[in-house]
Amino acid sequence: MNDTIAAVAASGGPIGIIRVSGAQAIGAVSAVFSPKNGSPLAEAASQKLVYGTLSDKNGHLLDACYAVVFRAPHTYTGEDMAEIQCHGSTAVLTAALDALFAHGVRQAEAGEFTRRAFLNDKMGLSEAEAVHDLITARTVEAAQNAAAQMMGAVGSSVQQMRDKLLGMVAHFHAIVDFPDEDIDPILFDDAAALLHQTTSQLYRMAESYERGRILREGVPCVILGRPNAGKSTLLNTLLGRERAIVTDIPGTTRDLIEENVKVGQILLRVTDTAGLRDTTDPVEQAGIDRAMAEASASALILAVFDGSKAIGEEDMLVLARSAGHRAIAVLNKTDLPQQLDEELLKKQFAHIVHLSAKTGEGMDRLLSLIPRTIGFGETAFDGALITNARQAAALARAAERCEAALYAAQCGMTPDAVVMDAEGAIAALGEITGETVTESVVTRIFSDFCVGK
Ligand SMILES: Nc1nc2c(c(=O)[nH]1)N(C=O)[C@@H](CNc1ccc(C(=O)N[C@@H](CCC(=O)O)C(=O)O)cc1)CN2
Ligand SMILES: Nc1nc2c(ncn2[C@@H]2O[C@H](COP(=O)(O)OP(=O)(O)OP(=O)(O)O)[C@@H](O)[C@H]2O)c(=O)[nH]1
Ligand SMILES: [Mg+2]
Repeated sequence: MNDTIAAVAASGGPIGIIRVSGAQAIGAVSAVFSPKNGSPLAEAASQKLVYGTLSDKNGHLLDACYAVVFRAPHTYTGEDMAEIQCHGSTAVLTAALDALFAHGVRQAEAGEFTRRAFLNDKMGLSEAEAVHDLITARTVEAAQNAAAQMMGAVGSSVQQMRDKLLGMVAHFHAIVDFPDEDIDPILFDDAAALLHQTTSQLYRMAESYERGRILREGVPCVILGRPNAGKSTLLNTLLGRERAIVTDIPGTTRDLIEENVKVGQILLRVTDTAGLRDTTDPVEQAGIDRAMAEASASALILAVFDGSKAIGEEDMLVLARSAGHRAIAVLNKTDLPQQLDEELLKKQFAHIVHLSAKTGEGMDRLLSLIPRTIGFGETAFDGALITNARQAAALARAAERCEAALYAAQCGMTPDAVVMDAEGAIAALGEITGETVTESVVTRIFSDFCVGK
């Protein structure tokens, strides 16, 4: 735990960063970095960039760059830290790391800096998990939600609920310890009120994960339809560029074409697919098999129909595949004379969008329908949406135990019954803040992080 760790924290750009944490951090970086101003880096002020030269493990010049020291305890990890901010090539960064390794520093493991920050009480577990979300955020909305959680949006409300439950349990313990005294009925009433309010807040938070997951991961969405229906044209129009090949030859698309597109506040992970039909061409069949499998894995199907043609056998494959799935019917080619009998589609689809993928007419309605269809209306990204499966599961468990405690309190059961369930809820909440989490869970959480974080 107290050894000194180092890792590349930024690379691949013009500037690279090596961060170092632990008792030897400042000494090790001082040993490989000579400030131009002549006074040793080890004596520099905390958080102030110092310009100088960086040497490799043989003392040869490697870079002219910055270094900075951060003195404990007011640092990210709570330990002494230092950084080298040098040029970003792998060559420079690797040689600089090697130089540090020659001074008693070892390579950091994935998430080890943030793990230390957690173990040194610099942040709670939900805040640490939000750091990871922020690094991997794919939309600005996801980043904003993660930033708010990194600043304690989840942790502090969970902490508050946990503290109130702890206070309540302490009261009940007092009674359990003095069984001869009469129990004040007000105590049960107060407990019931608290448990009622906490239960509904916990269920609300747990249920927000459904939308939070969409915020973090985006929505897998597949475009299905008969050959030539205009699927690839739709993909291109969604993206605003000619990504997929479009021709008037049925069977143009074979492989899956996956792209991301922002629709409203969400990331749509769209896949264009081979047109569905009976075929003897083994290559085309392989594409159709992939399209079918992709449909199973998607959260939304855009079922594209060619409005200029009557419904045919090939469309039946699309209807069958979309049945029971969250889907929007796209009646395409509205710029051409219409032949398709819409009544057939109305039986199966709650939403039918008239579209010309070619001209873009109707696109606005499709775009506004997509978030609503997947149950993601306008939302604030203030950290209230739970984006983490582990937290959601712990919240749901806490909610159930809290509800059981509420039932016990309302039925006037023995105080022990209330206490037992409330303590279960308290433990579940502690898993979110990190107060009652097992070492193996902590290890798993941080091993998902990148090296250097
Ligand atoms: N160069 C660089 N950029 C970086 C980081 C870094 O480590 N290095 N970060 C790393 O993740 C992020 C910034 N996060 C940080 C969070 C806390 C502290 C910190 O020192 N906290 C002290 C208080 C410092 C003060 O008040 O001035 C503390 O909590 O006690 C530093 C960075 C993003 N940018
Ligand atoms: N008039 C008109 N033509 C369209 C429209 N959308 C697509 N097309 C035309 O329909 C033909 C097929 O379009 P694609 O987008 O390649 O159709 P697809 O569904 O991807 O076809 P496959 O890849 O073969 O399954 C092309 O000639 C397109 O220009 C539309 O809205 N209006
Ligand atoms: Mg196509």
